[in-house]
Amino acid sequence: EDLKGDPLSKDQILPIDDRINALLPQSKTVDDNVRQIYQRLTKQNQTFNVAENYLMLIIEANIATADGEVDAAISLLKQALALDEKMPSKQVYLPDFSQAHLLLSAAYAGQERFQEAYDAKKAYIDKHYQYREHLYLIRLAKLNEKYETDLKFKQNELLAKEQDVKELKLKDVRSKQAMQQRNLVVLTLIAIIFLALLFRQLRIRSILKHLAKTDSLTGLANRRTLFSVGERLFTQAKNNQHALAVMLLDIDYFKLINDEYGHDVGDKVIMAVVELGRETLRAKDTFARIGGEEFVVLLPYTQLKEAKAIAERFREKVQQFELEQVAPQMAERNVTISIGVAELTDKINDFDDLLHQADEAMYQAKENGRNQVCI
Ligand SMILES: Nc1nc2c(ncn2[C@@H]2O[C@H](COP(=O)(O)OP(=O)(O)OP(=O)(O)O)[C@@H](O)[C@H]2O)c(=O)[nH]1
Repeated sequence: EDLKGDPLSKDQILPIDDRINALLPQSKTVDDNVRQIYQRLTKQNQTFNVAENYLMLIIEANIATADGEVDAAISLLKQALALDEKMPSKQVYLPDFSQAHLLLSAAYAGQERFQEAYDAKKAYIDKHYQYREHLYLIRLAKLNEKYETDLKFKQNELLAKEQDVKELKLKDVRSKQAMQQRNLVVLTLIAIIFLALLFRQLRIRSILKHLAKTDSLTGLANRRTLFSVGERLFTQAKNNQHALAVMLLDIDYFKLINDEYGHDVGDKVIMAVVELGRETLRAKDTFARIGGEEFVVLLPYTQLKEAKAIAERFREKVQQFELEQVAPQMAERNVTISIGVAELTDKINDFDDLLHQADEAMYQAKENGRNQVCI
């Protein structure tokens, strides 16, 4: 079997007829059956190949030996061995064929031709040794082939595994990148939301701050802001010997407007007066609402004379204002204001004092018939 698939030789093993293969071992003990089969097979001699003829000669030698014709047997075995040259080289090593030497050796030994028996045995051993060596090489070659195949298979498996590992690593890197991007998006969103909330909070705080400082109807500074700004300006003016004037003004007969036209119209009149004040006053002045229709103006770096002139302009503007713009039903009416003006002097000790002075002047204006400026 090993020789059939011999990768070391290109020679083909010659096929052997099954009947010859079966008869060869039987011919060791010759009986009638062996003889009959042998006789039948000799009739087909022409069709046998060299290997089949080889074995037929061995079988015939066995029959001759059984018949006591040792010389004939020796001659037949020599004929068989002479066919070695025509045989595929590896096939002659096969035990079926090499046994011709053993049989020959036994025949010589029977005739006490020991040297020839020895030579024949030696030839057998040499052939058998070559046969074993050849088999060994064949098995080695097959093992090598199997090893190479296994190695290739394992290498392929390894490559496939490496590819898998690479793909897994790539997947891992991709999923990490995706996760990082997701985290970045989430963090950015959180930061945006946080900043939006912060800005909203800051805006609300600034609105609340503004509301806390201002009057809701007119948007002017409220009483609290007036006092805080007023006290600061007062201290600065006092310390630095700057001029500081204060105006306190009140809308005349405002109750009548409210009673006659309603509170809403009254509010509109208040806003109209405030607007006229804004037009008249300077950027550095602080205009505040301290009561329903009562206002205070702080005029820094302003002497009494200049303050009175400004108050006068304000009063005139209010007097000339056409109330029709506020409410059509007031077309025939007009509104006036009374203003008291005071300035910081050595006798005045605090902001309350200064305000009180302006209040007294305003009271004087009311007393004098309203729609006028008093100092
Ligand atoms: N429409 C409106 N009226 C207010 C507001 N605050 C106070 N008032 C009203 O303003 C009026 C003030 O009237 P008084 O203080 O008696 O004085 P007056 O009628 O203006 O008369 P004189 O000041 O003496 O000229 C009252 O009727 C208050 O109800 C407000 O915010 N809006």
